Amino acid sequence: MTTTLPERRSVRVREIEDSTDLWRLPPSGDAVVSWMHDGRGMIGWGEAARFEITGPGRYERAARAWSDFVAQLGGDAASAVAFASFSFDDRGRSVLIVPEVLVTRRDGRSWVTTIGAATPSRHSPIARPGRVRWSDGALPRARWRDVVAEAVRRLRLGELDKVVLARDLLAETDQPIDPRFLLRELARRHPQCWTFAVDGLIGATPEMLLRRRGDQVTSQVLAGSSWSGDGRHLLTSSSYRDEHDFAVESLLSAIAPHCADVRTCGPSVLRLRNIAHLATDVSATLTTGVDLLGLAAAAHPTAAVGGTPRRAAAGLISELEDLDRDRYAAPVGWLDAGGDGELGIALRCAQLSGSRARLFAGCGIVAESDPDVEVHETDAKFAAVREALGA
Ligand SMILES: C=C(O[C@H]1C=CC=C(C(=O)O)[C@@H]1O)C(=O)O
Repeated sequence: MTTTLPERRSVRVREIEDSTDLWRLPPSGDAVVSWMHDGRGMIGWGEAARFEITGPGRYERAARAWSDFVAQLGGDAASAVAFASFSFDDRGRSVLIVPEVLVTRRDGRSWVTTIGAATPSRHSPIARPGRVRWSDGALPRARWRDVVAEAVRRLRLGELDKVVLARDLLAETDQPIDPRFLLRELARRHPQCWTFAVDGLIGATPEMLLRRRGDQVTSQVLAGSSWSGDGRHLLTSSSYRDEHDFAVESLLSAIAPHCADVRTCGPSVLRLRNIAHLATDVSATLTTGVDLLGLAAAAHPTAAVGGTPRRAAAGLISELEDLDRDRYAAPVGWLDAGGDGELGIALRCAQLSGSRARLFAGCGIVAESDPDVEVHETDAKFAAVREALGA
């Protein structure tokens, strides 16, 4: 694990004039972190602390790093927040960032929290990326269709019930991509989603994996999608309902040992700009002392991004997908000093690197799936970042 801690750790909080265009506040696109939903949430910059974790036990090790940091802050810790982005599996790098400056906007009021020295830096205007050139990622579109067809064949043999397969798409722009530009465009187009940024992974996810407030846990499971029409047919399709139910079941069985009074409501249809999903709301009361990251360790990957049974799906993904998922499809969000926080699933996102972006999109596949339909579904999911980048 690599760790960077600040020299001085005094924490200051002050109310500032409320601004609806928070994206203008970071002085540059460097080290921007974000978690915004319908104009509310947090955006930060600078790094008061950074923790990078690779290998097994990433949630437990991240929880330890965060609680050690909180202990160092002492009484000041109450307003500190860590932004977290986990790797899909043990092989990748997970990141926790405590921003030096954090702007929180809630109920039409804004506050700025500063940790450490927070040296002021010159403000650069938000730059547009210019023309975008697109190219294939790990697999060309047609080849990925064949991979889905092979997965369908294996599902029909009864090897497993559901698998989620993903593909990537590469963008190259004239100018370096300013994360503030992409975040602003995503937030404008997708107010129902959580617009996130952690260490260059930027997206607008519709899926809340786990939210913890005291002993209350909530989640909204999404699985089963339609890119055309209003999505109402999803409710009456047995294969979409199955695809959805596997995802709900996987979340419920993961949280069950830690919770009582588990309630579900759904499925209903969640209509987004480019796509509609089946959605089930879950709420529960925690009965064990498990923290948010402990719950995430149990829940990830749900069958919204992995499959059923989980182990067989992981095997088929690594056999067929030919993709390094990195931090795509893994928990992303924030934690506070008291153990509360929100973790979404990093979907509808791209990893930025200078003037390049790598976009990710995946689909749940069941025995009845049609590979051509699944390919179109990934196109609809790419559209979130694609349209924002080309704005
Ligand atoms: C894996 C993705 O979406 C998941 C979440 C919602 C609906 C999904 C589906 O219908 O396949 C996926 O399970 C993605 O957006 O890359």
